[in-house]
Amino acid sequence: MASFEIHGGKKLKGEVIPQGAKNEALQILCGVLLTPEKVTIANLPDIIDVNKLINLLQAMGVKIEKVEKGTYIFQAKDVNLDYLKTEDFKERASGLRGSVMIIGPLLARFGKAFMPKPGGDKIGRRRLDTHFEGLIKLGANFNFDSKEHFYTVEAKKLEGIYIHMDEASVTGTANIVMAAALAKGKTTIYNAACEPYLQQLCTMLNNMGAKITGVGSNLLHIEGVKELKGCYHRILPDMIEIGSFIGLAAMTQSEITIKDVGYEHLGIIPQVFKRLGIQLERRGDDIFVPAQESYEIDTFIDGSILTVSDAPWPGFTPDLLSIILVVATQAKGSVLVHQKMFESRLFFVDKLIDMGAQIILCDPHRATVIGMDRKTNLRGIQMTSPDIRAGVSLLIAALSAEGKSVIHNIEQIDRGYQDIDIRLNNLGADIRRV
Ligand SMILES: CC(=O)N[C@H]1[C@@H](OP(=O)(O)OP(=O)(O)OC[C@H]2O[C@@H](n3ccc(=O)[nH]c3=O)[C@H](O)[C@@H]2O)O[C@H](CO)[C@@H](O)[C@@H]1O
Ligand SMILES: C=C(OP(=O)(O)O)C(=O)O
Repeated sequence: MASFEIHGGKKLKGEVIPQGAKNEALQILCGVLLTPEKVTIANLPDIIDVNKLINLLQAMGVKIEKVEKGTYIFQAKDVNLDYLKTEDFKERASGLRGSVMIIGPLLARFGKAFMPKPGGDKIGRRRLDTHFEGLIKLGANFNFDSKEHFYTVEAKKLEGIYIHMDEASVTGTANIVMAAALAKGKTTIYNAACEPYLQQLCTMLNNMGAKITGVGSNLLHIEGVKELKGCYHRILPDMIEIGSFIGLAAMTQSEITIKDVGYEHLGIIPQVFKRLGIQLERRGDDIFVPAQESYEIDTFIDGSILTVSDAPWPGFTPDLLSIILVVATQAKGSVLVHQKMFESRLFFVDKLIDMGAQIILCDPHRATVIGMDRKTNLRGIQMTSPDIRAGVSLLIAALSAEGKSVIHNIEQIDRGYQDIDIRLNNLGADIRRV
């Protein structure tokens, strides 16, 4: 288990380029299974989760060629279906959450798919019902081996149908869209997730010959086609990393320019950081965050305490709430952070409280942060990163804190943030990997 040793209290300065988006990359990589032709993907981030999925695809028989850093050609001509029953498959597929999206493409193209309990963050219950309910509606037979925690779906053919998803699951929508793209006839998906990465997946599928309309809305129409062909696809900048950099700049009083952010895909994210009082300026496709002495949290119009909560897109992404929470600890004013989707994602606040932050964990979903307006600095401590976004939040806290902090279990951070120590050290941070 590797750790970061951080000497905090340094102001950072400079430009940073966001990596390609982790959660888009995971969808797009699964999509290569839909065609025997070559698919070129650019701007893939070099992070643990993406590399695990690339290795899984390779173990399944997908031919992979690296063109240059971040660009790979994938060809799923000969997929080894027998491999899907092996222990090696179970081990690799359960190593990340994103692998769950191989189910839709495998079912559509080969008539069967298997999945062990997927990995990913331990942030509460993460059910897959929505995925399988959709696939069953398309005509799949479903089996769950509860002893082995192993899911199986099989179908001789899939047929388009109307599906009203019980929740706007991101990976669930991706699975159902990919299966429906090769089903016979028309599928309608209502209450579909519609975040930018799903829009990107639909765009990629359309470039492969799929017929998907309604992209960007929660009502998707998919006219099934017989086969899909190869394409070129470029991954968007990672909006969660961009939000993390905005939070980092504010918290450490740093002047940072985040380059080429793909601003039009950021939705409500800049607005939410602005409500915390953080100044940020759009400069072309860059975001400039000036060094700020202090920032004051807005209230609601009637003067009551602001709430920041998550919601399916176009609402605020749950993956940035931990960052909002940590940044609020040094703001002027108070905010209620309400994590509606996941029930175990706020427990990391204990560590922030140990560092001196003023937070009341009201219940597993809600925490009230009373900003300290820099009257007192956080102090460095030893801590362990419980999940990817908490990990980065703790890193931000440590960079702003007085003295030395040590964060253990940084694999959690590395699974989603490429060379984060090197990139932040280039801006003047003092992070050592030990
Ligand atoms: C690999 C990947 O892409 N992971 C992302 C994906 O996970 P993932 O696709 O697993 O998450 P889902 O969208 O399925 O749902 C996340 C959680 O939110 C709940 N839920 C979801 C929709 C809804 O309308 N109401 C509701 O309460 C679900 O019950 C679940 O507990 O989307 C999540 C929600 O944006 C992100 O946190 C994850 O980073
Ligand atoms: C929860 C996340 O990832 P995963 O779904 O891969 O666990 C995340 O990216 O914040």
